[in-house]
Amino acid sequence: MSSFDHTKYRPFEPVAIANRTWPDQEITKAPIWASVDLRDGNQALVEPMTVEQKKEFFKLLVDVGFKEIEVGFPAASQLDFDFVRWLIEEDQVPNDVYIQVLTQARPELIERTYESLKGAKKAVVHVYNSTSKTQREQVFRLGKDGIKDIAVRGAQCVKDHAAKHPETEWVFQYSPESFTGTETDFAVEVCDAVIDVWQPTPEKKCIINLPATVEVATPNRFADQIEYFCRKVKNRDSIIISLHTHNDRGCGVAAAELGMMAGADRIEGTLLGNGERTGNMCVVTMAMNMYSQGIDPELNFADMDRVISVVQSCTQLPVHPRHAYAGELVFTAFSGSHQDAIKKCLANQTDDKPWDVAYLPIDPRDIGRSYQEVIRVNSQSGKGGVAFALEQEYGLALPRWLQVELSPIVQKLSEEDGGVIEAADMKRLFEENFMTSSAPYALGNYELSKKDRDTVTAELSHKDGVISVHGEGNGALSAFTSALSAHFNVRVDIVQYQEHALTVGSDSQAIAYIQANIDGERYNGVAIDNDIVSASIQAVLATVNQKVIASEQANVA
Ligand SMILES: CC(=O)SCCNC(=O)CCNC(=O)[C@H](O)C(C)(C)COP(=O)(O)OP(=O)(O)OC[C@H]1O[C@@H](n2cnc3c(N)ncnc32)[C@H](O)[C@@H]1OP(=O)(O)O
Ligand SMILES: CC(C)C(=O)C(=O)O
Ligand SMILES: [Mg+2]
Repeated sequence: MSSFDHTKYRPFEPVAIANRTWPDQEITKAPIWASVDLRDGNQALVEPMTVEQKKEFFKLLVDVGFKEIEVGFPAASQLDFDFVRWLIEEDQVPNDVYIQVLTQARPELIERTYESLKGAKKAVVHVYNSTSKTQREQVFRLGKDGIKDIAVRGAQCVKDHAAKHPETEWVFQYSPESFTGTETDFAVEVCDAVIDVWQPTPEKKCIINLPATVEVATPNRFADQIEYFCRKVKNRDSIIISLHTHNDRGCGVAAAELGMMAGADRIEGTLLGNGERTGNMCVVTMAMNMYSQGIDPELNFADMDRVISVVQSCTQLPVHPRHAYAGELVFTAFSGSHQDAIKKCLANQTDDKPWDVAYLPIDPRDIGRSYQEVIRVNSQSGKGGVAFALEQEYGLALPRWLQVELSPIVQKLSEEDGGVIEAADMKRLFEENFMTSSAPYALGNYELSKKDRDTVTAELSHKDGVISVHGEGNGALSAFTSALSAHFNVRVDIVQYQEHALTVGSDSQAIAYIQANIDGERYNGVAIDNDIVSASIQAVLATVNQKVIASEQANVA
């Protein structure tokens, strides 16, 4: 038992709907999108946007592909009024874009709203009044008829003003505000009355926008309300059903998605979910959800970083690092098993195959993210992540056996430092531990010859001078290994060998990776050279150098 007094609250009363069909529906096409960033988003800001910020945001919305943009509440603020005038007078609205403005269903506000819209080519006039029981009883102190009357008079006023300006292509939109707190039958009754005034046709539709002004129930209950409404409302073929969900329970996107399955045609929301209280539903998330299902979202978020930058600078709100699709960390895997799976799937992924990568619902490159950001290494990471980072950043394709050796070294540093290890640090650890062919012995001149067997004679420089070693074997590597075994009086067996051309940095270089068993102990050596034979024998020398150092340390101890 919690200490809360849960009896203080009442459960949502669902609409009684028989044979609901929405659970069997699929979303197969993008809705008509409408941005309300510059109105609902703006009215929720600590510091509302300046005209300059609105201009920048409007440009972003146009570039992203919105064709309907609510640009403000011009009757409520001079700044919004001036912004609408600027859009129209400076011809800033593309021909295929409708600007939308919000007004309460009050004659004086509607009049001022139309003043702001003089000369617009296309405009949506969005009028609303609250219809919920709570507001009827406590705010307006009116019965249902009084509330319906506000809506009808508002609708008539909107129509009358529009008739005076036939040069503009008008679309009317009505919202029964607080729809989710309104008895659905009453919402239908009010909207029917508005529709009676506007007389829409299939050719000239009006918009009925059903807001979850406050999200009060699970998204399935909202979908029930939408399906019920769509069944009952008159002239369904002459109206566009629009949804405007908020995120009070954290399900704004889910409610909009289920609402679409229940029959809605149009979705209002904001970029990255700014808006009253917990925000409006996030258009980025909903659009990218569609995209990840193989549906064209009809909005372009390929430059996600620009979206984030403009939204952050205009709203002065940060974007959460785990915000769906857009957050800085959402394509980043830290944990070892995730990194391993991502690395393997990415290696299989080709452009001609559908995207199928574990843990990544979409290809990060689609929104301008690089794979470098996908895998980041900290103490939770495994060998796959380290290998991925070194390959992406430096073209080092470490063989698995070397990944196994390097991973604990990187992990140790991460545990000591307590954070993310950058690729440069991993490379430093890799070099310090394995690229040890220059000390205490470094390869000087060498000569290979082949008669019955391969022979090598090589100079090794040391701090005390230069020594010469000589060996024979089956191949250059074997000959050099014998030379080192003889000189240092150890037994050197090569157990793993791999090489590849280095594609990052310089095309003409090769890298050799060697694992040697020296007197029963395992050593790993790596070397880079213009010539693969030279790289290989230096990699062997790297292992022997490690053995020499280990023996010296053992002697000192
Ligand atoms: C869910 C939403 O997001 S809805 C959009 C909300 N956005 C905004 O409100 C932002 C802009 N709004 C404003 O700046 C102001 O509210 C204005 C300019 C529109 C109106 O300002 P005011 O006239 O001072 O009214 P205020 O907002 O203080 O209070 C609401 C009053 O309007 C009345 N009212 C609200 N809607 C209506 C309506 N459709 N018809 C008649 N009266 C209404 C209320 O009953 C209340 O009346 P009261 O003062 O007699 O009690
Ligand atoms: C004006 C309306 C549509 C609104 O913003 C809401 O109800 O949330
Ligand atoms: Mg809203």
